[in-house]
Amino acid sequence: MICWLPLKSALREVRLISQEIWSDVLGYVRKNITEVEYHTWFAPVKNLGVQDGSLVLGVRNSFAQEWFRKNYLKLLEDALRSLGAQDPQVSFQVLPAAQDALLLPSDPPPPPSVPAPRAPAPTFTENRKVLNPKYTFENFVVGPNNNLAHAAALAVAESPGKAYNPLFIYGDVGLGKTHLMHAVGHYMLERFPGKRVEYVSTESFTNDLINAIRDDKMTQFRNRYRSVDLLLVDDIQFLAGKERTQEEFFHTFNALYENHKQIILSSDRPPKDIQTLEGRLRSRFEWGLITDIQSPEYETRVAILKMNAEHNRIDIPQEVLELIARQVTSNIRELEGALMRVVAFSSLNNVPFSRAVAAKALSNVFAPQEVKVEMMDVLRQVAAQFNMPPDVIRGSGRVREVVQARQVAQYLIRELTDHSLPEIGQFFGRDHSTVMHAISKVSEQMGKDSELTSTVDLLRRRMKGQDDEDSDA
Ligand SMILES: Nc1ncnc2c1ncn2[C@@H]1O[C@H](COP(=O)(O)OP(=O)(O)OP(=O)(O)O)[C@@H](O)[C@H]1O
Repeated sequence: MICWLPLKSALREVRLISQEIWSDVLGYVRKNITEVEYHTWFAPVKNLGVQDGSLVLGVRNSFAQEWFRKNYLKLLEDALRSLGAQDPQVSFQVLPAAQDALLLPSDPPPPPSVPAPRAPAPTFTENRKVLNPKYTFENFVVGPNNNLAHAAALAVAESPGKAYNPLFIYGDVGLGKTHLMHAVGHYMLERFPGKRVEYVSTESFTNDLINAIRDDKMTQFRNRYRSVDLLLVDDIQFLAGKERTQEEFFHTFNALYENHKQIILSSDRPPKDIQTLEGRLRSRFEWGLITDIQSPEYETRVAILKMNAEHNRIDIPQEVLELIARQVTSNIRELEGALMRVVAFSSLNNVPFSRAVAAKALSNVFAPQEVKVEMMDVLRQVAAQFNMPPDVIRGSGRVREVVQARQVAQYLIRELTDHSLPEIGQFFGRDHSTVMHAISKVSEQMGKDSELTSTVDLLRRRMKGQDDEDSDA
């Protein structure tokens, strides 16, 4: 019988396992089965996210569900293990849209010889226009690394065709160039819904041109690109060496410019460094404003992670975000990927967020980092374990459970950090003799109370990132 998990709640957690993790799982799977098997079985699978530590995959029908359980469960578990899941769990769910699929559980498997057809190459009528809804000004964190580009984009959005034309934004990969371009597009469409905004990568522009020449549709091509109010062209450095595309782009540029239509270009380098770019194009690119985006500094990285976590409704402690921000320094796309990796890791292993968990989740991808335990880490973990808010533990309450949690926290802080007794005392608003008393009290109780001993052990392992040995986690 098919077990229908509440799809809505599964979908709510979709964000918890990023596409990046799912792509890694697929990458692993692909290396271990034939291409035909891969296309037949894995290409149609939907990643529904993580629920209660289990990766939920949507399959087309009950037959596929059975087939996966029998044939691919172990492979998927191995894939997750290779990504750091200690006790990987995978479940399969039949997608409602395929509920009435014709295959019955007793049907033979579909012939494995036909790989899924590749999607046809997009034509110039359908391959863009879609702005990423996430790439708005509201979702853009402004820092010293990007404030000029941001201000210029905002000025252009407010007075298109007038402020700076063209606006040329350059910077390394994954630093927000595309985001800013789309933000201008959204802004303009919100204020003037009738305006035409086109976003296109240079590669798509080139392909459109090739298709238009091949299909004898140059007039449509020109009408399309020359009738827009805002043209956003990404990765313009790829014009280098493409003479015919440069020629066509030159005319597109002129037509728009003369009609006071706004053009925004992005590139990984300034116009002067784009080799084999015709002089007349280069000089046009320099007519407006050239602005760059640099790698974000630490505070901006933390702010970006915080915003991302809030958007995805992930409740993750600040110190974990700080650890990620220290680990990933140059590229915001990677920074976002790292956050999702940590979220997926803790959800797959069913362990609460901590700096140690985050360091472990990232250790496969980034150089491992020595995690220094902080007092706040210990307090949070103790609070989670004793099921009470950190502030209560630090407060003045004298209820027995609270006092015990407080003493355990002080005991572990003394053991796992370099802080002195007065410093620990200060953290708890008490003096050093209280901390000394707490430490000897916990040591003494541990001799008699095995439950307390195993709780302290468990917390100690978590702090040190050794929770894989922890069977109760
Ligand atoms: N300042 C920022 N605030 C919030 N998110 C940002 C910021 N800058 C970049 N991002 C996010 O980082 C990711 C990468 O950004 P984007 O795709 O715009 O980079 P890019 O510079 O265009 O990279 P590429 O050169 O590879 O195309 C996106 O998810 C984007 O939303």
